[in-house]
Amino acid sequence: MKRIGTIHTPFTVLQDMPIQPKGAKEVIGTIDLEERYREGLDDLEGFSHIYLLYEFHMAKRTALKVTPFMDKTERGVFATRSPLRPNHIGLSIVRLIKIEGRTLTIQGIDVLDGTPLLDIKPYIAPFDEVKESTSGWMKASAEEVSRKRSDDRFVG
Ligand SMILES: C[S@@+](CC[C@H](N)C(=O)[O-])C[C@H]1O[C@@H](n2cnc3c(N)ncnc32)[C@H](O)[C@@H]1O
Repeated sequence: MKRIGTIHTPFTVLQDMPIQPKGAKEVIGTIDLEERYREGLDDLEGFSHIYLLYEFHMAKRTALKVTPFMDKTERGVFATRSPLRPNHIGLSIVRLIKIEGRTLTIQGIDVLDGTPLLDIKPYIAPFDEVKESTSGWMKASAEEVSRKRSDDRFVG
């Protein structure tokens, strides 16, 4: 696995930032794709949303049980979006605003400035949309998630 680019956002510390794209609706960021991957952006324009896979590069440890931001109970890490997973891989669906050369402007990004990007995939509703789903322990409303800000529980 290697970095294909870098995600730039207004967030310079891990605390007090959005915990999901829902809480970062108005947040504009950019992706600086490495030049050698530029041709891979061909045909991406026209997709309103993209998946970003990235490395939680400031996560310094793994924990198999974590207390998620939206809960007070410890949960298995694979039942959460915590950064402390064995491979420190994060996932966000963001709006694609424009592509200029190897720079992508995106909206709704919930990661720290300087986060290493591992992959980009188009969001394709006919493939990806799930009409009926359940969310296990996660009972918070979209509104509660969008208001929640991170703290230092996963730092260090
Ligand atoms: C709960 S995770 C969810 C991220 C992503 N939407 C997901 O579901 O994989 C978001 C939190 O991870 C932390 N975070 C963001 N960028 C990070 C990075 N580069 N390294 C370590 N932690 C990061 C911040 O505390 C942020 O609030």
